[in-house]
Amino acid sequence: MAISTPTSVTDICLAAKAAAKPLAALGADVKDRALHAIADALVARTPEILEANAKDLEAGRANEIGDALLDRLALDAERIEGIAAGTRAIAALPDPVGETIDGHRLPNGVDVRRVRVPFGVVAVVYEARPNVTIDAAGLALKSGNAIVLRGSSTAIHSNRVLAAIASEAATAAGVPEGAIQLVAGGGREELAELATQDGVVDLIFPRGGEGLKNALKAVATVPVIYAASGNCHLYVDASAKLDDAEAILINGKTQRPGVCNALETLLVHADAAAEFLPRAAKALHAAGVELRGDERARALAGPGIPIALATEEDWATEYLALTLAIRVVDSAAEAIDHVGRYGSGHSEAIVTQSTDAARAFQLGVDAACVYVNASTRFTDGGEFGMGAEIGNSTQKLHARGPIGVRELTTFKYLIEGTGQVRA
Ligand SMILES: NC(=O)C1=CN([C@@H]2O[C@H](COP(=O)(O)OP(=O)(O)OC[C@H]3O[C@@H](n4cnc5c(N)ncnc54)[C@H](OP(=O)(O)O)[C@@H]3O)[C@@H](O)[C@H]2O)C=CC1
Ligand SMILES: N[C@@H](CCC(=O)OP(=O)(O)O)C(=O)O
Repeated sequence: MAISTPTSVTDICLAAKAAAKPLAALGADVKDRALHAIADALVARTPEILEANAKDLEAGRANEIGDALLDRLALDAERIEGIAAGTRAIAALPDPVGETIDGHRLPNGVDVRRVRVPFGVVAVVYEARPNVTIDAAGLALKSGNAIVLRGSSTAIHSNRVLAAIASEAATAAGVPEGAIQLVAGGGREELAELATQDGVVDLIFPRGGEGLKNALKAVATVPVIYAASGNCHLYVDASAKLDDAEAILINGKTQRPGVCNALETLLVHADAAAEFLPRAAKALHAAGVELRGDERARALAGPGIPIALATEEDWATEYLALTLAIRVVDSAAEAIDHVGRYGSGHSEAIVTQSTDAARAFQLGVDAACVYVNASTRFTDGGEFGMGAEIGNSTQKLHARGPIGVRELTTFKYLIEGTGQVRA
């Protein structure tokens, strides 16, 4: 593969394209053996991975990228074991390639079946999170796609070693050489080069913030599936169990505040606010969360907890930090309207005991994942039982929410007759 030899983005994509056809034809046994070989190699080569990761961390510290980003970037033996376990979990999934989605027999006796097939070459552009290198390569391999990886330059040393390990282990297990490619070492112009490989790259997944999304919108000529920002809401309905609401709120906001499925705004029904807001504000404050609220939320939260006045900008902001906006609403319909106006189509939740309110929220909210009485933090391929994820699609076409092996396939109609012709 093209990791050690400096070469152009086009050459890298062409090498992936050359591997795509034989890869699509591989049996599940070879692909699963390769995934286990990657997992074993990751564990065996842990010192090498950690050495490369230390270089990225040192550069990150020198560039003052901040503790949250350093934590996202950092690997240790336990995290590498976790990545290897994820790869084995992908191996354990059924092979999506060749799966019959549906089928029927025409009145003239012709059989029509819709069968899953790989896209060919997929590209992923992603944040400074080294595990994505292996998660994406593993999902692509299982779904019979060649992959071109373009991780953040902040993780370049880690990604180089991880992609090399995956490629070497997969090739040794019988996967066509070139199936796992890494674009690294250049600047952001690599995005435009990748996104304009018409006829070579079949699909590109940008996994990152709105800046990445807008940059890609301006240039992409290959099909794109956006795994973009999450401005996620929790609505606490009038009939909510307040213990559940508090647990879901604290989990959604504080478990990992920098991720796309973390909560950014709390909406509370006026009938629950007087009881819920003081305890919620206290718990959030104790967890180090800075609060912004509308006038009613500030008045009802009680004394002693500072809550700044929320502005229009707060409702629209994905903080990715220990900050939360709070608004009091008079009905589930008003909560749904707020989510419709400010949400980014990622993950939204209601806590309620009312089946009517739950149904109204699930029908009325237009997002990839709509939760009743559970945390938005579950929006994750691993948590959904999909082994891992390329990212969470925030668009509606082809894939929505976690992108796993099935979402990495398209389909073909396979038609079988016995000599029929059209009249
Ligand atoms: N929906 C989902 O599945 C996920 C969404 N996210 C979202 O991502 C955001 C956080 O990620 P963040 O750290 O900001 O990552 P960025 O969006 O800054 O970066 C992600 C990747 O895109 C590249 N990139 C960013 N901007 C541009 C540009 N203008 N032109 C070309 N390439 C670009 C980066 O390159 P480089 O770093 O080398 O400059 C990096 O490889 C949040 O909004 C979060 O919600 C995060 C993970 C999953
Ligand atoms: N789906 C993943 C989060 C993905 C994500 O947002 O990643 P990042 O922004 O790099 O921290 C999870 O729930 O852990």
